[in-house]
Amino acid sequence: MTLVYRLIEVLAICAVTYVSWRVLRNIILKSPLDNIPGPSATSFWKGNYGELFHRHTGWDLHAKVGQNYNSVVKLHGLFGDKVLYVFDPKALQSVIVKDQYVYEEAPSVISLRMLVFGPGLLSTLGDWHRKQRKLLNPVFSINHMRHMTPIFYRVTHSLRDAITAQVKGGPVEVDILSWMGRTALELIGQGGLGYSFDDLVSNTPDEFGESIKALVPTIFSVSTLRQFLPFGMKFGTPDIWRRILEYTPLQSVQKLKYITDTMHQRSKDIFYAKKAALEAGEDAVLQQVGEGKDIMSILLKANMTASADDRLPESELIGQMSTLVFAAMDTTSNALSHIIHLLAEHQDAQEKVRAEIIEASDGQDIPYDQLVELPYLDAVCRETLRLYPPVTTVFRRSQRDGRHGGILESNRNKAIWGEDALEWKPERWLSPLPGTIAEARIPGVYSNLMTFIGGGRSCIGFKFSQLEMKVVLTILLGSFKFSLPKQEIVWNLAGVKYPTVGRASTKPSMPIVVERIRKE
Ligand code: HEM
Repeated sequence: MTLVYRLIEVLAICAVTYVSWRVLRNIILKSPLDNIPGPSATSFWKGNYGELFHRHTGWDLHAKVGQNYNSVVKLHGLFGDKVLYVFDPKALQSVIVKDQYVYEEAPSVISLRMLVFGPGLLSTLGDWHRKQRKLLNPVFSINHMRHMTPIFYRVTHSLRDAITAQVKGGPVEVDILSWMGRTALELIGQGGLGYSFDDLVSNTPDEFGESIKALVPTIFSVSTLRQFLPFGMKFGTPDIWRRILEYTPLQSVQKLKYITDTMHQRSKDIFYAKKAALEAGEDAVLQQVGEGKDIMSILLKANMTASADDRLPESELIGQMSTLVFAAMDTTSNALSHIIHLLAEHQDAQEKVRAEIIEASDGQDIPYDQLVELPYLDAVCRETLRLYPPVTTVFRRSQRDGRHGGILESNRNKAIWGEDALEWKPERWLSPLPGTIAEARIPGVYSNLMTFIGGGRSCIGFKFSQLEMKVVLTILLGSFKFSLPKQEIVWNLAGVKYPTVGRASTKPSMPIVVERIRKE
């Protein structure tokens, strides 16, 4: 124990020295960002970050930056750091596509992800990351998504049955956020890993699922310590660091260790069961939850047939598992919740999309190719992802200065999208878009939007999430009518934005009045 206390003492001294050096450096040295306009700092220590990362005021700062400045703006970071906030298409093109290897994720972020997820896509950089993407990109192809559609429908039918049981006595408030969260977890479970986390009937929590859900708040509680990770990981082996962690008398560190161990162990169990089934042959594969059509089964097969140069070691395949579940869960469930919230607010749009779905479905599940082409459903999804992207900013770092890629302000830029850019108007997608959009050459992978960013680190799962949203919406809108509750729903800014009832509450939740419209 004395050794651990000494170590904590050394770390504290390092922290004070590091902060002092950073403040002095920022006062003495000139920065190329000095002459770029931007809002003044509201705190010496926190710069604009107190406001930018606040769940309520953050929206105002984004709007201020979007409306009062050009699309390259200087912000003040921690301890006098200068940070560039960009939403200019050319600057975004440079940061996330052309010079993406100059502007990488911060070392503290990458080191923590490596500890938590292992060597998956979110934790690797440069050539290592590029090699993983080369094998993984084809796994998310349209063809694979098409074969996965029945899995999505099966899970969503269970969701419909569960909500039906809740509303069979008449219209009631249902926490849609909670149901979207459970559904997103189960869909990435079955579609991504070929594993069932939640049958959407019983309320028995799954250890793996619970660990993933607890991850973000637990990481938040070790924010200060994680600044030292890149430094610490340069010295000593992972085994030594593990021993140190075991004896660290901090509850948050122990919780993070438990979560990480659980995710890793469960990922390994699922992986080896999958590998054994593949080796045993087709019958054994068909017995598995995803029947061999899930992302990990396809990835395993692709890896077996890849050339020796392209093949990934098992540790990197296992590292993708909790990475995928983590990246897929809150993003898609929050996007879906926001769509339902907007449709409850705009009853005319809800009726229009329902009429389109009922006509196409004819009482059956709509096949993939027809589903992705439904124009109004598609317009509703696109417009919500444009105006209300679940992730509002991405952060990149060059040698000295940070860069925030402003997803939100690029999607809402009036110079590109027109004077009505701040309005939710699905109809804009039904006629040709203004020429300014094509001229701007926005470097996003999806529909001139930055919602899934672009370049080599763009969202690999965006087609998966599109399919998920459309399947869930068709089944739910075909069976239920959604209306606003009496209480106000407020969207809070965070790594992934989330709704609460009113401004004071911090508990993520979104009650919506649900009424059954069709007997199944
Ligand atoms: C509406 C839903 C989603 C949104 C808005 C979204 C958005 C994003 C964004 C903005 C990034 C870049 C993050 C950064 O570089 O800092 C990203 C990366 C990623 N997303 Fe998504 N995502 C969504 C759904 C999904 C789904 C369903 C999956 C998996 C099936 C997924 C898997 C990933 C992965 C693995 C990465 C890291 C890619 C890399 O670094 O190579 N996402 N996503």
